[in-house]
Amino acid sequence: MKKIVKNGIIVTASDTFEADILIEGEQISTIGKGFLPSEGTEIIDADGCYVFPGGVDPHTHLDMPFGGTVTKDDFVSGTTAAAFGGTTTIVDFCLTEKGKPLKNAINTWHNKSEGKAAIDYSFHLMIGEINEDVLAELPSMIEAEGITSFKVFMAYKNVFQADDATLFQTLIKAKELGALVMVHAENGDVIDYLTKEALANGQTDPIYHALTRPVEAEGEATGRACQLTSLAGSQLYVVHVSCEEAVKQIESARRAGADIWGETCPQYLALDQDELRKPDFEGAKYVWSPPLREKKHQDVLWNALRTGALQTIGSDQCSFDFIGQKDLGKDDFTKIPNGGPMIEDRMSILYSEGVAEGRISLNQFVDLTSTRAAKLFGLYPKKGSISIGADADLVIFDPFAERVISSETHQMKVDYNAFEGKQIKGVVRTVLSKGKVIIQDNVYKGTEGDGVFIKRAKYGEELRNTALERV
Ligand SMILES: NC(=O)NCCC(=O)O
Ligand SMILES: [Zn+2]
Ligand SMILES: [Zn+2]
Repeated sequence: MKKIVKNGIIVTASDTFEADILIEGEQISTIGKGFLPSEGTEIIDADGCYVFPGGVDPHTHLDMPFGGTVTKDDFVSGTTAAAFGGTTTIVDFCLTEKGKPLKNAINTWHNKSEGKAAIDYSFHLMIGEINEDVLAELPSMIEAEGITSFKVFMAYKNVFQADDATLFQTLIKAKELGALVMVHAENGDVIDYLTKEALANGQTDPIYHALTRPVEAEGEATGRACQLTSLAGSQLYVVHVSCEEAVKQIESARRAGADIWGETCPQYLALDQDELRKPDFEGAKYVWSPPLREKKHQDVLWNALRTGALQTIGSDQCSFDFIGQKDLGKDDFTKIPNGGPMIEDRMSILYSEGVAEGRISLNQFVDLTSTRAAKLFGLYPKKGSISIGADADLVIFDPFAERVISSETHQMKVDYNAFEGKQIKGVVRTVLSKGKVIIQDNVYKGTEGDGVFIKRAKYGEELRNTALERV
């Protein structure tokens, strides 16, 4: 079945132009003007709208056990919500357990996701330790499983935290195998000391989550990860950068020629630390790690996105209900499950606060929310691109319409939205995933299991649809 997306303004990471898109099956077959539709061709009118490549969210935690509970949104609700927001591919974090084969973890994540997702997905693999067994298994993660990014936590002491030797060896191995190493960069030991001290002083409210995770702890860990990357001659991606201290480290490492990339998230761009001071334990809704920062850091992050010091926007989707999950930490902020819902509004916040407010250009918006992540994580040009042979993952976006964010209307299962009541400029009209309309005017038209697991290319390599490879 053929489809033509007509009359829209196509926006890619580099260009903005008026053209129509011919879709044959799951892929874009031609981009141009004046197509004569053959009988049965479906016309999708994008008049007055932008046409973006579907969003690529490089940072999600769906159906993930954490903090004594499990994230509220799973691969059904999480990927459906992502689609409503214009995201058509996610890369989720697969947690591993020390002493157990990596393959077990991969199987667990396949069982959580197979047949459930609304959009295509892949996994990053957490590395918690390096030993003979892990080293022996890593090549098959790349070659057989198509998992070409490894994640090391420098925080969450006694839970996920790995030591510097583990990070360094992961960097060396990743360089050899063609993988990108990701870090959660906060100094977990310092945070552990500060949290124990706060609790001993009776400081149990949500705001102490932020006050015990200072910017210096993020800046130090980011700098350390950058130095270890340079020493290993490897490549690094710093997730959820929240503050000036971390941006400076990434910027200076990049200026020195290091292969280092940085991501920030909508929450750090548009919310600040005062949210954690809300009464009646409401502050718990805003507990992320790294924490929300003082407002002045928002300008630094926007500048970093505009100037290229940071290159991607992840949602860090990790949702927990306010009632029944966040309240595990009612008397002790260290027991509040860390994270929040963001998969659905990631692109909306970036468009409304970024493009509509004149902070970033339209093309930068596409690069930040889609194309760059696709390139870094071995999905491009199958994903993140409007080009011949790419998957027909498209978002038809009305820049003049407005909407209000609310947990009453959002698609995520979680019982609150961190942006409750926020007026947003720009509305997703239609979303196509692999040529199929899955969202039309806020109605889900897809089917559970439309989304499949994507084996990704190695770091620095491209992923093309096989039909094009044959040409
Ligand atoms: N960020 C956060 O608070 N929760 C999700 C887990 C992580 O990314 O550290
Ligand atoms: Zn993290
Ligand atoms: Zn995360």
